[in-house]
Amino acid sequence: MTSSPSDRIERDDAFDKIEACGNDFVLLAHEPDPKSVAELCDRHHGIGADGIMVLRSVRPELTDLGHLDPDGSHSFCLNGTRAALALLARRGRIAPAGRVRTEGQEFAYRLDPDPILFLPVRDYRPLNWRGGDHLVSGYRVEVGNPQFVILEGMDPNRFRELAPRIRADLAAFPQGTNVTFLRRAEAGWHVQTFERGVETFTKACGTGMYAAALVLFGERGTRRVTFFPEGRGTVEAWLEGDGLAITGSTRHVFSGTWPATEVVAGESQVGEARCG
Ligand SMILES: N[C@@H](CCC[C@H](N)C(=O)O)C(=O)O
Repeated sequence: MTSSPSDRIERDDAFDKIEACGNDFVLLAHEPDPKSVAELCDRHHGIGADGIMVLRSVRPELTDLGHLDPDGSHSFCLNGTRAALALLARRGRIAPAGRVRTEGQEFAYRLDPDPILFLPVRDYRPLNWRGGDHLVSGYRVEVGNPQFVILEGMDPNRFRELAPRIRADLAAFPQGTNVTFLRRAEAGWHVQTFERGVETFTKACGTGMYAAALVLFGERGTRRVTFFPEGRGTVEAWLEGDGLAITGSTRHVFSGTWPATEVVAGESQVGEARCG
């Protein structure tokens, strides 16, 4: 649970690549230079990720994590938090239960063995978004970042067309918004999110599913839901006590150093990676 010099992410140039249902992150042990964030996230010229997770400190009573979107803004991220905690657990760095703080939010977790996060139940309100001839009925939810959740009743192609416009409508959403669409699946809900800060559809969005679960619990009267995001794996959310619990698939993809420390055939490399 205390820092170990042998841990990969303790090196200044070391990173881990982690993902949760295809929402992927570069995990660093230090705050990145703001100028390097976009490049780190770039899928052609960098490591490639939907965001950066920063391991600020690991103490027995509290794990402190940061998150940056590719545009350099700090925002609250649940998939990155789950994936980072899963890797720290695998390395024996965190207790089986504890608290995590990230970007202004603080809540409890438990390892079972995957991290389960315990979050507050938050209010949502219906909102009709209008753009030109389009009217979209959804729900506005503030979960630590802004969310607009559309519960069925929309053609998926129309969602893909309108989500970027909804995200960019600062008159309706002064901080911008993440836009999530829910469609029935056989054993749960298909979920797709256009993410603020990434400015595209990601394979999954944890805070989008948190907001979606709040809407489903309120509107459909259920207490438990399974989400099937675009990426591989599933996410489960349920009501527990007076809060909401959420857990799901995560993976450590690889470790590496960035920028590369080695020179091969006289040319410096962008990065060096190893799996495991
Ligand atoms: N991928 C995240 C959400 C990250 C924050 C979002 N892009 C925003 O700017 O609000 C998640 O899994 O929660």
